[in-house]
Amino acid sequence: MNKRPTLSLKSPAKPAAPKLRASHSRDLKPALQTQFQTNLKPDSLAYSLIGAASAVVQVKTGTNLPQALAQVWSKQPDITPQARGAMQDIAYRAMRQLGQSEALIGLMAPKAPEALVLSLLSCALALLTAPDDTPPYEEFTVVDQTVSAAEAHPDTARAKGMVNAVLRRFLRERKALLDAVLLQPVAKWNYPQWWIDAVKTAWPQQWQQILASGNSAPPLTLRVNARKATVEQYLATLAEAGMDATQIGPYAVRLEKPVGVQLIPGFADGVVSVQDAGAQLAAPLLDVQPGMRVLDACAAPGGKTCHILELAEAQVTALDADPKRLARVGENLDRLQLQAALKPAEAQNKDWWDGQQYDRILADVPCTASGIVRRHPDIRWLRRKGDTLQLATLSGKILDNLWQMLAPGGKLLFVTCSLWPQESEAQAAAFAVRNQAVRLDAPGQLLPAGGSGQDHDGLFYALFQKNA
Ligand SMILES: C[S@@+](CC[C@H](N)C(=O)[O-])C[C@H]1O[C@@H](n2cnc3c(N)ncnc32)[C@H](O)[C@@H]1O
Repeated sequence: MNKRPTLSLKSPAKPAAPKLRASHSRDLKPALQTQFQTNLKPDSLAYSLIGAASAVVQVKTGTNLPQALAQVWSKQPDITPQARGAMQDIAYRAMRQLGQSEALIGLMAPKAPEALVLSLLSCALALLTAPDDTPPYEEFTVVDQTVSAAEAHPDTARAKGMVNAVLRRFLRERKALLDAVLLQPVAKWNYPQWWIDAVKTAWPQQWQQILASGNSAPPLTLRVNARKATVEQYLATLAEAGMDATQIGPYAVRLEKPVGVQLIPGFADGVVSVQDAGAQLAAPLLDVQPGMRVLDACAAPGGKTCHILELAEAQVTALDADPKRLARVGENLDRLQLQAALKPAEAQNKDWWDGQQYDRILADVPCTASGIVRRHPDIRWLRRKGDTLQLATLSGKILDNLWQMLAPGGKLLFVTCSLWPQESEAQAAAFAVRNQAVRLDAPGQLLPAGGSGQDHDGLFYALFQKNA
C-alpha cells in the first residue's frame, strides 16, 4: 500500500465513541481524526490549503502560527519544501485577512461552520482577496482545490457543498459583499476591535498607518557581522550573486526579494544574520567596551546577544526563562563563532546570580509584541486585552531586579517590541522614578515604518544609567 501523508494534527486517538444518530451528530464536534490520511498530492493546492487550515484552526485555540505549522509538518514526513512554503504562505495570508474573511463567511454561510471548515474558507478567501497586484492562483483553481481539500478531510467532507456554494457566491457577488463587510472596522483593518481601539487611543494621529503597516509583508533585513565584513563588502558580494539590496542602517541590509536563509550568501559562515533594522539599534546603544561584564537578560533567540559580541570582545551572559529558546542562542553563537555563558533562569529572580555586578544590562523584556505584527500576523488574534497589564507587571519586576545587578555608572537598556505605552514609555517613566535612574538619550518609541528609506518594526528603547 502507498504511504500517504498525514494531515491531521490532532491529539492521541481515543476509544471509539458510541454511534450517534445523524441529527445528534450534527450538534457535536466530530471525533478528532488522529490517523487521518489523504490521497491529496503534496504538490496540489488542495493539500496546502488543508494543511494551512489545520494550522489556522490551532491559532484560533491559542497556539502560535509557527508552532501550529511545525506540528502540521511534523505529521507529514513526505512533505516537500515547496508544499511547506505554500502552506506557510497561505496560513500567513489567512492571518492578515482573517477579519475580512470571517465577516464574509458570516454573510454567506447559512449557519456557523465547524472550526476546520471556517479556517479552510478563510484560507481560500485570503487567496481570492489577495491585496497584491498579481493574485497567487487563478480564482477557479482556488475554488476547485478548496472543494477537493474539503472533500478529502473527515472534519470538512460534509461541508463540501457549502464550501463550494460560498466560494462561488463570493466570486459572483464580490463587490457587493466586500462593500458590505468593509463597513465593519474588524473586517476593514483585520485586527480585533480592542486592538484597533488601543492603537487609536495610543496613536491618534498615526493609527491608520500603524494598522496598515502591520498588514504588509515584512522585508528580509540582514545584519552584517562587523567582525567579518563591512556593509560595502557585503553589498558587493550580493551584487556578484545577482541579488539587489539596500543599506538601511549602520549594519542593516534589506534584500529586495526575500529568500530562504540557505540562499543568503555567507549566512552559514556567520557573515550575516537575519534581524530587523530597528532591533539592530540595541547593541550600539548599549555602548559595550572590550572586557565589560554584560548581561542580556531576556536573550533568546539571541539576535541582540550576537550583535553585542560582534561589536566588542565582552564577557556576555545570555539568560532566558525558556530553555528551548535559549538553545537557539547557542546555535546562533556557534554559527557566528562567538561565545557567551548561557543561563536558563527568570530575570525577575536572583537565584541564578553570582553577586558580581554588570557594566551593561540589556532588558529586552517579554511584551505583547504589538510592534512586530507584520512578521507575526497571528499575534493580534492570540493576544487578549488583559495581557498588556500582566506583561507590564512582570517586566516592571524584571527591571527592578536587574537594576540591583548593575554596577555604579553602568547602563541598562530597556527594550520592548510593543506599541502600547503601558508596556513602554509609562513603564520607563515609572521605573526611573522608583529607582532614581538617570535617563540617557535613546530613540523612545519607534513606530513601525516601511518604505524606501526607513524600514523597521515597532520598538521602544529607553536607556538608564546608575549614579556612580
Ligand atoms: C523579546 S524576546 C527577546 C528577543 C531577544 N533579545 C533577541 O534579540 O533575539 C523576550 C524573551 O524573554 C524571554 N522571557 C520571558 N519571560 C522571561 C523571564 N521572566 N525571564 C527571562 N526571560 C524571559 C522569552 O522566552 C523570550 O525569549
